[in-house]
Amino acid sequence: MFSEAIHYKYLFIKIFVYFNVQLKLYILIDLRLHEIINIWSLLIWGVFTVNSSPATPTNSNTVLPAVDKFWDWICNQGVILNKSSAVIKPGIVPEGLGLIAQREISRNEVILEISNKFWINPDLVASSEIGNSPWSSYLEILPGKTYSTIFWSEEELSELQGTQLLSTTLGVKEYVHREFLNVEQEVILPNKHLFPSITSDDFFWAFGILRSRAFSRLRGQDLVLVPLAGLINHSSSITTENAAWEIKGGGIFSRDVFFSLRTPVSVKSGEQIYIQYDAGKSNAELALDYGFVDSRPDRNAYTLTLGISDSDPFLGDKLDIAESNGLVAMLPYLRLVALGGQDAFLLESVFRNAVWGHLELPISPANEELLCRVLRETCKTALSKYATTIEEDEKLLEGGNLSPRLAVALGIRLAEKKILQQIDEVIRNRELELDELEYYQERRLKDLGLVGDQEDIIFWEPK
Ligand SMILES: C[S@@+](CC[C@H](N)C(=O)[O-])C[C@H]1O[C@@H](n2cnc3c(N)ncnc32)[C@H](O)[C@@H]1O
Repeated sequence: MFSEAIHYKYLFIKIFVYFNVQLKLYILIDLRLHEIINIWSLLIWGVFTVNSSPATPTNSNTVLPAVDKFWDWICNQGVILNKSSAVIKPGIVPEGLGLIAQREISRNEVILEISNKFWINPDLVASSEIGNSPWSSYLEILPGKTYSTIFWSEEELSELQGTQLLSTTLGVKEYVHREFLNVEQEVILPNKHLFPSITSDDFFWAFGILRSRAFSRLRGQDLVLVPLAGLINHSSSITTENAAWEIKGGGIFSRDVFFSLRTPVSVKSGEQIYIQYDAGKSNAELALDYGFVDSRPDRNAYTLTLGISDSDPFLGDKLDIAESNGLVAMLPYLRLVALGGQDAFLLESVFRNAVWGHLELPISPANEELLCRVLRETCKTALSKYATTIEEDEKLLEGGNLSPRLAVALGIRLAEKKILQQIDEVIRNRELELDELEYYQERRLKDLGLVGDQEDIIFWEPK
């Protein structure tokens, strides 16, 4: 019975992988490759260990005792070695719970170090019993819902009409629901005695908690929840790019590994400590994972997906070239996609090693013109899908008094539209310069020394 329980819990962890393979053929207009989303829904374990769906703490009267209990657990278990000299303490803040400085802390000072004995990771889940857990006081302070767009109502989601965030959110919801149905069929229903009351809502809760609280890419780990450290909130005023946390230890003489968190700026006693969450995440990703957006404009992004048509006679060659060049640069890729007619000779195998280099510069007027037209049409189509205009959104913003979710929706849709408009403008200007650009044939003639000083082509008269 015991080993059976472990087996099924492990299965849960294994089953929840969200892997966006399509990303391979995505070209990002801001040239920032978005992280492939790889989610292990480890925390479904939390649903079992607290033995019921978690309650949503709504006011400080209900939250405070739970936070006090959690803090006692942290100190009694030795998660923090010395309670009286602790640099931080959990507290209630505008973002929910957060970490409060207990004394003045200087920039880059370590505020906590937590041994891997206290991390919640797949190993811990696999080796623990379903039911009561030493971690239950941590699980009890987790909110019953996160602010992620996956928990928005239909009416709230309608504010995201036309946005990429809306399609991502619906895709993720569908994915989580489908996974739940699989797990329900394969694990929950055949083992009702172990999992009497796991619902789709519980599953979504686990997914939302992991997306908003797990640290990823820890050394040798997939996703890990670190009690206490997971209470740190984000601030857009923290601009340092360096990660505020690192893994220490695990050397020859010590098997213990620590999660170490620093404050990126100095903090006065009683103030909240903030970090910057993953600088590589766009605002849409922040909204999906955490339910807020950052005011910094470099968080705004739009992903243009320009694939190679199935009916393209050069599909195989183009895919081959694109894949072997990693797809990081946008213009060479677009020139490749648009390659055809008289330029198709560049796809021949003798050019295979050099073709990417050629694609970095304009190939021919026809190729460059097609590329511009496709990009502008893509922008126009995308812009026509939003329910509101930039001006209408700006007016709403000026009016203020927005609910937090409407503010997120407005921030996302306004930024997406502005990016699309900017791309369209840049390409329109490029279209005006097409006659002045230098193309492949001219470069080739120059390389061969066949162009004179006045840019005139030199012909030899055969003797
Ligand atoms: C890692 S948890 C931090 C602890 C969290 N405040 C709590 O009460 O459990 C991340 C969540 O905190 C909240 N949060 C963090 N930074 C925020 C910010 N700058 N604005 C709004 N909410 C924030 C969001 O709900 C986010 O999903």
